[in-house]
Amino acid sequence: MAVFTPVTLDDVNQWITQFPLGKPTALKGIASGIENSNFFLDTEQGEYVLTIFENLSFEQLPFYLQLMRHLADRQVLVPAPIPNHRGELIVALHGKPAAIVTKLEGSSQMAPQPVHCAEVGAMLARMHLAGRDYPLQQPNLRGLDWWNDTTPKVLPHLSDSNAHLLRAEMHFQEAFAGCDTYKQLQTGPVHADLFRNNVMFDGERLTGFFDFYFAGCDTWLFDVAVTVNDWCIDLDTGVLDVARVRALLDAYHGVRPFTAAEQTAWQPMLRAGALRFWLSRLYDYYQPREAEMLTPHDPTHFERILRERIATLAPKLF
Ligand SMILES: Nc1ncnc2c1ncn2[C@@H]1O[C@H](COP(=O)(O)OP(=O)(O)OP(=O)(O)O)[C@@H](O)[C@H]1O
Ligand SMILES: N[C@@H](CCO)C(=O)O
Repeated sequence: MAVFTPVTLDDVNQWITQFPLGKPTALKGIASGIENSNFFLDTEQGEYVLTIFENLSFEQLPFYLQLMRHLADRQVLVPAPIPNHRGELIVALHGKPAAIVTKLEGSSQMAPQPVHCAEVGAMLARMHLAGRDYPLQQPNLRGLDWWNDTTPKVLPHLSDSNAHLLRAEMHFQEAFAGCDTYKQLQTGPVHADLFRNNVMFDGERLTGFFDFYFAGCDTWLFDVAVTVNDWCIDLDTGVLDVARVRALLDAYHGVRPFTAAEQTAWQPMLRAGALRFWLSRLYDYYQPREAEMLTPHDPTHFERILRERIATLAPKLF
């Protein structure tokens, strides 16, 4: 529920003349989302989304916006960034970087069935393949280095049991990232935050992935693990739902076959995906930022998922 930087229709009236979008007719803050300030923006030309970036810099943003452009040009279903008359995708508004992208139709499918998981798996594989020739490089800014930076900031807030879990898992992930199998994993641009609320459906038809602002260059398998940990679980327990896992993985494998190294790395990678979001939710919970409307997500949700991925073998990749 975040609008960190309020914007009014008057604010954009003049600002938007640099874009080929005609006059703005409506602007409405979007409550959902916790990282940026998002607004539905209607103009004479159509419906768009205006995002003001609260944490990412002008230097970091071209990777994300140009990746969306690159993917949209290769028929991967993502919002298309709108360039201004000077061809710029990122323009200052209220002193912060801002962008306008096309609005995806439909809505998020928060109770997915296997059919939805299959759509996501196939599109995710197509997205990975389409990103192979993307020329810009930027690491996953919420990868292992960020986990190492963040762990000491949240440890003091944890129970003895959770502090032990966090220290032990960080040790495990450091060793995993250094092993030969990990080094054989396929890498490229990944979304890295492909939760149910970052995908649009119209019924059973997937209309697009969005919110690429945690994307980076990382292992494709990390992306699959993050996605499975949100789309294919029982929300109360974190236990994997085999039918949805099979639907997503088989659809992905049918587009881009998984490798033997990925098969070996699958369980540790599911743990990595759970750790990453447990850490970011702990960080947001204990070091909250000012916002007009911000409801941080529950860290316990990913503590449960991490414990479950440690305790229970997941269905194989293929
Ligand atoms: N291109 C788009 N088309 C349609 N709706 C969009 C689009 N981009 C954002 N939205 C709407 O805005 C909401 C917030 O967007 P987004 O998820 O990018 O924000 P965020 O702050 O990065 O949130 P979080 O990282 O917590 O998912 C989405 O849940 C969706 O309802
Ligand atoms: N998708 C993240 C929030 C944005 O990164 C979460 O649910 O913790």
